[in-house]
Amino acid sequence: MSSSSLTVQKLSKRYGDFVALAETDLVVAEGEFLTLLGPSGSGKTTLLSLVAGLARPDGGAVLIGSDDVTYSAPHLRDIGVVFQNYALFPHMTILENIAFPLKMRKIEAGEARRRAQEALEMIRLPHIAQRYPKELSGGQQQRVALARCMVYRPSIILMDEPLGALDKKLREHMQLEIKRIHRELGATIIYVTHDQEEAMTMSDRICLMNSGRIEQLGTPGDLYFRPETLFVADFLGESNLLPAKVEAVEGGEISVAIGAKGIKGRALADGRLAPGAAVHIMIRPQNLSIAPAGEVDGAKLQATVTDVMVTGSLTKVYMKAAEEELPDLVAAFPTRASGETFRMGDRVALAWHGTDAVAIPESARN
Ligand SMILES: Nc1ncnc2c1ncn2[C@@H]1O[C@H](COP(=O)(O)OP(=O)(O)OP(=O)(O)O)[C@@H](O)[C@H]1O
Repeated sequence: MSSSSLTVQKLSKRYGDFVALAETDLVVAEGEFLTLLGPSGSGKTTLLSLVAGLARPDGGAVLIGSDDVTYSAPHLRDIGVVFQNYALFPHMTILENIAFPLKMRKIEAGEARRRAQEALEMIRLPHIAQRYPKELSGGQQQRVALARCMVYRPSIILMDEPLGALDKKLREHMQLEIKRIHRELGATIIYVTHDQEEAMTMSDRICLMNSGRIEQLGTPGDLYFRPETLFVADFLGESNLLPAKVEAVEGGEISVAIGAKGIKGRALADGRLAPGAAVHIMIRPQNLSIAPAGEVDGAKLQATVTDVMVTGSLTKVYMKAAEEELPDLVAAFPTRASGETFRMGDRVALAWHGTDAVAIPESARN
């Protein structure tokens, strides 16, 4: 296995009786950008700390390439860490801060300065070398923290909510910077965030965690359009989740009967499903077409508009289904230049293509 891949084998961590991380297996490829996403307390930081060597596991192993580093000291792991609280040394200049890890590694002073200056150029702040941390903005400090981590070229970089303290605009700018640096360094990055959009835009793969275990691991598209459990469907973005029964499996699609009335619908087939299986049909808001009642060919659901939200580029329409037992619904479409939209109380009809609906087996409920 190549030198900067990361392998986690049956890794686990308990605090007393509490399982913070259940036995977990994970392989992160060399140069991959993997994001750990999940609700608060789901075990993201615990997993990162075990990989960094900041906590001891109760069982399992951590390998970098083929080296077992499970019980190695953090500074012997060839891993760089960037946390939300950047903690630069206040009494050192920016250049000294960045050169510090090199000094610790006994790199000659002139060479350390040269490499620190190079790292400052990489974060595009070459002119601040002689300033002190308190003379920098939050975003600049965060970039320096990144430079300090990159300067010794670790093959794996762990980032725990590195942009959590920044405002939205700066965060988006830093997301691009981190992606650029990732491309230039070719390092393997494991990134923790609460922010779904950040996870979706930055990652090669997302590892969605729930209660100390991996709920689903895949590309952003896999998780968004092919959730394997209701938890994943619900956690990532908005969705319509309709309880249904599989009636027939035909080629690449299934036909289903939705709700107590058994309204007919279609969805993509899933190898796990057979006729009679209880499922939820997931349809993303932008895949649900909406029109005034009676105007949609092949309409499947009837509903009443309860709220309309125009979010600039998208108009979102929230609805109550005519069938009482079905959950509330949401459809989204590009906002029309004419301003034409739906109003509260409008009766509407909804339809979707079978290829835009995914069936999630009831047995995959969490
Ligand atoms: N030192 C500790 N002692 C006891 N329990 C702990 C300790 N560290 C973490 N935990 C518990 O382990 C669980 C997982 O924590 P962890 O920090 O890994 O979650 P997280 O997914 O990173 O959450 P967040 O998104 O809020 O940072 C939490 O319930 C937390 O309370």
